[in-house]
Amino acid sequence: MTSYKTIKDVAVITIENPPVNALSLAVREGILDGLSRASKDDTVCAIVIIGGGRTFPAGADISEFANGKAFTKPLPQIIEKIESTQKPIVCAIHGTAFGGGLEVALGCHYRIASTRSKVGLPEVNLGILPGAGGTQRLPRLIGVWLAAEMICSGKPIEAVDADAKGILDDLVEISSLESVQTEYDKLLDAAITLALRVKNHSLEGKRVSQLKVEPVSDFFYEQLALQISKNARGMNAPLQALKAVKASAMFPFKEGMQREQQILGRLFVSSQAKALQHIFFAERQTMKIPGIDMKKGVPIKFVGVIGAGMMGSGIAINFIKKGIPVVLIDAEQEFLDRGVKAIEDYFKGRVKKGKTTRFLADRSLGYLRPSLHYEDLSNVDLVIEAVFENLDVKKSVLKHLDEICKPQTILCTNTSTLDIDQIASATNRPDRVIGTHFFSPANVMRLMENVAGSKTSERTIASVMQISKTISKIPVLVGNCFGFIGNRMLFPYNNQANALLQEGAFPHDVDKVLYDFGFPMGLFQMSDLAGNDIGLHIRKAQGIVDPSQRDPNERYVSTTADKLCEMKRFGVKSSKGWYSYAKGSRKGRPDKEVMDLIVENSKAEGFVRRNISAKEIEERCLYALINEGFKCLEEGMAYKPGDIDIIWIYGYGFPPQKGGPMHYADAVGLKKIYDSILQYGKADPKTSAWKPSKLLEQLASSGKKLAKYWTKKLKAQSNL
Ligand SMILES: CC/C=C/CC(=O)SCCNC(=O)CCNC(=O)[C@H](O)C(C)(C)COP(=O)(O)OP(=O)(O)OC[C@H]1O[C@@H](n2cnc3c(N)ncnc32)[C@H](O)[C@@H]1OP(=O)(O)O
Repeated sequence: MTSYKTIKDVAVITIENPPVNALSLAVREGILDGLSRASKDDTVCAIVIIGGGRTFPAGADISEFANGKAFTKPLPQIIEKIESTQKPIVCAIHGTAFGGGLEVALGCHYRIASTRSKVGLPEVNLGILPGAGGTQRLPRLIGVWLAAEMICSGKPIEAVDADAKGILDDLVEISSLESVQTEYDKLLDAAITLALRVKNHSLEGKRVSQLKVEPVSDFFYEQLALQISKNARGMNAPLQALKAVKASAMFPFKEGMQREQQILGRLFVSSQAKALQHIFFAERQTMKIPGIDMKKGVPIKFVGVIGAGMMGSGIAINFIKKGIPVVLIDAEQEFLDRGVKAIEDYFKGRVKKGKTTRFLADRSLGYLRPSLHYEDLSNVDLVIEAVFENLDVKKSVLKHLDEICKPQTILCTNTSTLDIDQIASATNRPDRVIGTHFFSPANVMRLMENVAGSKTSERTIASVMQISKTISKIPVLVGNCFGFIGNRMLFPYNNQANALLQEGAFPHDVDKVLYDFGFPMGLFQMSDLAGNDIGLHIRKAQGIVDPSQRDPNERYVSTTADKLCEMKRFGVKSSKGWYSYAKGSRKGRPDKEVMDLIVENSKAEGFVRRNISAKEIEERCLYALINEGFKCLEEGMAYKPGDIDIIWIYGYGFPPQKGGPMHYADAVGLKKIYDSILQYGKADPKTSAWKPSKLLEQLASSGKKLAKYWTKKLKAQSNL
């Protein structure tokens, strides 16, 4: 896990724990061993610590948090040992020196870094704080103000910025074209040169823990706390981290460390830390699908997009940003021009905000090839249609593509509800047809539901999952059912919200509960933002808007929603929806006209309105959602509970500190949820959402947790 060598009387400790050199117990032991050898060897005049492969350690080993290994030879002790060593220690950073990695660097006497590297303390994203002295050393090195900002936001910074802030002693210039090996060689060279230069220098002033912290006024802490409460609403760790930073300015180092450790101890066992660490791993597990070998994917170098509307142009942006040429097709010159302009405006905006340079923006735009002719798609490797959400329209587009594109081209359909098998049946290559459900705005939202039809091949799945990663999306493979996973689960959740209106609640009552739970906005606000006509369109496609076509045994909850559309209350875009909006504003106000309509409809539909508690609103919306998630798992439409959690966090704003609906279900207790579902079902037998999932029933009665049960199940499957 570490190697030791001497170069020109400098001991070099190289951390070798690929892929990210996480500071596991074996690495910590290796560092201790290296320090001891170097200290005892009289020929060694200085020490360099460097990461092998692509990076300096990207942090403590997160997998050791759950099994308790993190507490054996804990990192703070190792860093104390590094700092107190009598020979100068130079730390050489490349890649990502995150968390414990940066804390190790702060324990060293000198720090140099490749200009390509990044440093950061992202622990708050895992529900904890930099618990190896980071909250005490960083303020001593760069001041409370800058340190608090880095620690409480968890955002990494570029090496150049870190140098300007005073974290680094020097930068090693590495161009973007140089290989990782060249970067490593140059960095090591520079570190050894620096080590030899300072070998006889006093370490006075080089031990960060001995530096003084300039105190700042309480006003600063109050302002930052306010900002954190707004930007990281509902998250405990950032505010707790701020307390630890404050301690650095109030107490001597040793006492500050004690405060840091006390706060860390509390955060470490918190439900938020468990939830956020679950998400960290779940996000990385989405590419691991039983039976799919991701190496079988074919490279995608040339892409086509059909439809230059908001969705199509957003999709195209993802590819051209990564240097992948895109032919963007629309039937009408006017629509095509509008799409191209939207793309140009997007890049202009990025330049204006300083997020990219004019040069890079122009380079990306150079990859865009607008066209009115399908024939220009003859050579693309993959094409995504983003036309109107209608089965016949999509089938005819795919049929046409099948005739024009080369036989190997993968045909993707960007649908949010339609049947992939039916769309694929319009082609002679159903094995090369797949759903790619982008979320709107497609250039912003990171989630992609990739939908496998019954004939979609392993190669197609692997290719699409990989290209999704290349364009920086979080791809989740899902099965082919109505609404796939995200929208399928949204229906019962949304149904409950509407049912609550019938029974006595108003939109702002439901929305407040969901906002307080941690969603960025409630369901009715979301519907107003997306456009209430979308829901109507889906209900029409389901054939349930016309009362004569409805199943008499299923409760219909959307009468008010339908009427809103009749009244042209489509939402924010028409300044009126569930709420009313001042021109240009997205902040809705409760509207008497809507409230009267809701009361009137309740009466007409035979409901006696009553006061509904926040607890009931929360349970009914969330338990209906969770029950559907269990059904997706038992039907094999979702491959892992974590996949569902990722979809809901990245696609629908489920609060990450609650870990996603399936993690949350385990935290609440499956028996409690199951029993509540039975009760709500008894009171409302005409709502099929209250029919409990068999899997939920089985786990609730056996007292098992979903996460454990599923991990075991997957292990058993992979051993078959
Ligand atoms: C005493 C307590 C103090 C704790 C302080 C800490 O250090 S907490 C940890 C702080 N560090 C982080 O939060 C960094 C987490 N990692 C990342 O942000 C990213 O992994 C990366 C370093 C930017 C690299 O991103 P990239 O996209 O290139 O790779 P992946 O994210 O896919 O990761 C590759 C595999 O490595 C695993 N992994 C990454 N970081 C850690 C880690 N700190 N501990 C354990 N494992 C880690 C990741 O799970 C991937 O594994 P796979 O098995 O390949 O899925």
